Amino acid sequence: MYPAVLIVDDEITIIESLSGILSDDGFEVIHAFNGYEALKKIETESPDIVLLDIWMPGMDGIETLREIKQKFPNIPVVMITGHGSIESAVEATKSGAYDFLEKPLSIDKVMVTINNALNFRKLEEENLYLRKKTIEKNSITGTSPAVQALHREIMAAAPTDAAILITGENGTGKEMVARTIHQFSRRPEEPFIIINCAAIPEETLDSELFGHEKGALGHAASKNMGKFELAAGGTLFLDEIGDMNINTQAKILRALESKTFQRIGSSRVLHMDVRIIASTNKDLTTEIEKGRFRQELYFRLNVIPIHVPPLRERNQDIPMLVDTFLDKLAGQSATPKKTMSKPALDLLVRYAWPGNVRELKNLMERLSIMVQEDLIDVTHLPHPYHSGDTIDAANSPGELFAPDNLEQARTAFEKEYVRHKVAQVDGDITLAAKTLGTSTRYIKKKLT
Ligand SMILES: Nc1ncnc2c1ncn2[C@@H]1O[C@H](COP(=O)(O)OP(=O)(O)OP(=O)(O)O)[C@@H](O)[C@H]1O
Repeated sequence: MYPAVLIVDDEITIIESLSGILSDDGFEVIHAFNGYEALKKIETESPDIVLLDIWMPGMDGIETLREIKQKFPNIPVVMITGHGSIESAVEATKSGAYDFLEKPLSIDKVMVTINNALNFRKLEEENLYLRKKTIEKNSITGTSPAVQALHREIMAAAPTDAAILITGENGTGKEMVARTIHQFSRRPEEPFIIINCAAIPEETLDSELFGHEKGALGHAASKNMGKFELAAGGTLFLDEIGDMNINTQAKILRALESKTFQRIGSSRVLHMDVRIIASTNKDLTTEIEKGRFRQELYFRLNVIPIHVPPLRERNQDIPMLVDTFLDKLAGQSATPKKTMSKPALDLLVRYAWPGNVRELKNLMERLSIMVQEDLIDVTHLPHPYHSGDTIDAANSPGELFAPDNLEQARTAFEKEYVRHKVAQVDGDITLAAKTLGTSTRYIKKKLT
């Protein structure tokens, strides 16, 4: 198919001469004598590019350009201007014109400009396609009503600038949801910055968030930008906000209320321009009651609440997730894709998944390495997955006595013990780690 060019000019001689040249070069040519007609033709004939005269009676070129850009933002528009009318050319560029051609028109320049504009549009379309693919690849997948509802919530919240609080157990996909929101926000090209409030020591969290000047805190060797500054224009994701110390919470609240902040050691007031998304696996209302979380901050963050359901409440998505993970793993290792037998899949669907999607993903990684056959069957499933439920150590002593040596028995017991404790606190890994006096890393390792 030949590209279609719409020529908009009130001078018939220009239309005729341009039409002749462009038709000879294989373009399909459409024309319009004024802005109104041009808008109608764009709607009915969808040209690939518009050549638009800047001086026209009635709706002039600039006005027409603005209307076109508002209604059809993806069509490149090249303005045709009188000789030396730099001011209008500048105005046209500001209003979204791709380029401009000066009268008298040079055939070579017309052809080069049109081809450049069409190539540019093609690249833009390719970019858009790739971005859409990336978003799809990194979006939370699932056909269950729970995930479908989650999608609707994400799409409604994304284009606003309102703060969002994402809640859900560990490993449910909260970070993935935050990234998807950013991708569909009005600022997808801007930075997406994560700060893990649980992983950063209390003493350095302020400086991580707000930055510091050289010499601040008595030892800083150089100036450092904080996450608020790094995220400027984009999104700041405050992961595990429920674990943030109460004093830092007060500082964040102040910054969010005043929309300003200062680097530590500086008196300069910086303007804050970030969209805030926070996440937690804790019930913040309980944390507020216990005096561990500031109510005002909760209200600030919880403008749009989004809950990511645990995997056991959307277990119909498990077969699709298994397939997605096995597909990705095969791609990564350039090996044939493994599949899961129906009985094995049934067991996984019935399992309680205290570690949620992360646990499922890790299990798939493990199976794709350990299993030599192309079909993963029940016998390949490690303990406790082949029993189809969260194993309660007290109810299955036989399994725990199975190992023949003490080391294996100890490992098996430790795994079951951790699993049991995590299940008791509804999959809250941070809480389980605290209760057991260990790290979340250790717990996550035991869950895989
Ligand atoms: N629907 C999904 N499809 C594919 N992968 C997923 C999906 N949901 C989660 N994952 C994967 O599971 C893992 C855990 O997800 P993520 O880190 O977003 O969870 P989280 O709720 O933020 O966890 P935590 O609370 O522990 O930080 C990631 O590797 C993510 O890519």
